[in-house]
Amino acid sequence: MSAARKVVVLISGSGSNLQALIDAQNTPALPNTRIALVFSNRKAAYGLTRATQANPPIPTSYLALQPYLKANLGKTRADYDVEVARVVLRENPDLIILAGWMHIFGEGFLDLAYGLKPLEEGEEPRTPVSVINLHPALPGAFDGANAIERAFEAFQKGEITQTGVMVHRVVKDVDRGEPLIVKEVPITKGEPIEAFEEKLHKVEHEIIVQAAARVLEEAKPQRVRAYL
Ligand SMILES: Nc1nc2c(c(=O)[nH]1)N[C@@H](CN(C=O)c1ccc(C(=O)N[C@@H](CCC(=O)O)C(=O)O)cc1)CN2
Ligand SMILES: NCC(=O)N[C@@H]1O[C@H](COP(=O)([O-])[O-])[C@@H](O)[C@H]1O
Repeated sequence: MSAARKVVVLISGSGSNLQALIDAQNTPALPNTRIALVFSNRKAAYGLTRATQANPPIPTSYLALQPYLKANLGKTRADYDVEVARVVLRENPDLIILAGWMHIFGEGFLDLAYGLKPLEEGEEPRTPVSVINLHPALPGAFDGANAIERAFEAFQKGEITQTGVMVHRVVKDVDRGEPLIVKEVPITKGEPIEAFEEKLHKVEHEIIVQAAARVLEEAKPQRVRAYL
């Protein structure tokens, strides 16, 4: 059997979608695949605990943005993105998954991940690595943060009739990358948001594994002209 495909997962919170990926490793849903690193921008993210408690344990790393900027090193948000890319790409992943990663990436990360710039001066640009994101809304509906709450409120107000979740490729324009898997999630008038969220997260846990398996089966992208 060929070497296991390596995935790096980026999180900021509870990590229930990370847990779905952990549980799917080396099963028919996600064969011959291992999570090589879980990276967070929040030290307290419970997903880091999930990784540490996995069997076998999954290496973790974190780098918070604010302390990085405040360290009086003259660092910028772009420098942060480059540093995150360095840590992540050092694993030579076949796929990078944003699973509740609550930081908007600039070109600092994306240029490196997509092989448009070399990691080190004088290096050859790397083979592009696919980057995908899980978003709890339908394409073009509720881009950005707090999408679940916004969609739920819009439905209760009669402004929308449906909502759902998707996994999409990551481009600079937030949540506007090519949708890979899109699933509607039923929502009913008057239902508590907690009940709706439970349904939604169950669908997320399925599509994030399906999307990872699908992208890992794609031929490796040789070169990308642009991801914008
Ligand atoms: N360049 C891209 N970066 C990211 C994408 C993307 O499609 N392109 N997806 C997001 C994930 N995401 C929605 O799916 C998302 C996450 C966070 C935010 C946001 O407003 N973040 C704030 C900070 C919020 C916080 O720290 O709680 C920010 O970065 O200023 C919007 C959308 C991941 N990155
Ligand atoms: N814009 C990105 C976004 O809102 N992502 C959302 O964060 C949650 C993470 O849950 P988890 O930490 O339990 O996996 C998920 O609902 C995911 O769709």
